[in-house]
Amino acid sequence: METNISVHNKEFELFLEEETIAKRIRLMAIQLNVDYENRNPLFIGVLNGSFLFLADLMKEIDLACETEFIKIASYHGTSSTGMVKDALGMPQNLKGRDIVVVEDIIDSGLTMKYILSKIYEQEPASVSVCTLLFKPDALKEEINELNYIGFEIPNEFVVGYGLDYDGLGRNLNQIYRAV
Ligand SMILES: O=P(O)(O)OC[C@H]1O[C@H](OP(=O)(O)OP(=O)(O)O)[C@H](O)[C@@H]1O
Ligand SMILES: Nc1nc2[nH]cnc2c(=O)[nH]1
Repeated sequence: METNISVHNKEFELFLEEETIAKRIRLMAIQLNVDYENRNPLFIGVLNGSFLFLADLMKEIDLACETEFIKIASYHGTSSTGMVKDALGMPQNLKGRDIVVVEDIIDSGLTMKYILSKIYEQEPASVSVCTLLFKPDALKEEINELNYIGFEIPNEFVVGYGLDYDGLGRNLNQIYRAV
């Protein structure tokens, strides 16, 4: 098994092995299966990074449930609006639903804060956040909905298992950290 790799000529070392990730996902799914029994939850995956995590998580979910994906676009607005975000593909039928937002990583938390604000506009019954990775030391705003965390990790750049370094590395089966 390769423990050191380079992506775009930057060096990374093995951080979370494939089996470690798989085991943790199985446990997260068991918890979700218990918590959402008979609630027909709607899982919303945040593209691009969550695609492998959501796929592997869903294989362990044995509930009646639905799955959608959104993508967050960021672009420069006018000088008064600064950076503008948009939640592309947000389902419009969230009223009264139990929502689980699925992310690969929560770093500053600002992306998730924006997603939650858009979801609450539709008056869902409940909202939880499920993230594979969480960097508590990087968090800028508290996220009360953060009920399912795979791994709390140090404030270091990671790549693999859906996470990219400048476009590359999403297809790695394991998670690596910058050295
Ligand atoms: O907590 P934050 O500091 O806001 O960072 C977390 C966000 O950053 C990553 O997405 P990215 O914008 O890199 O897009 P990607 O999922 O397409 O890689 C990740 O998937 C989260 O959405
Ligand atoms: N690939 C990658 N994307 C991120 N987005 C926010 N934090 C990270 C990180 O550590 N790695």
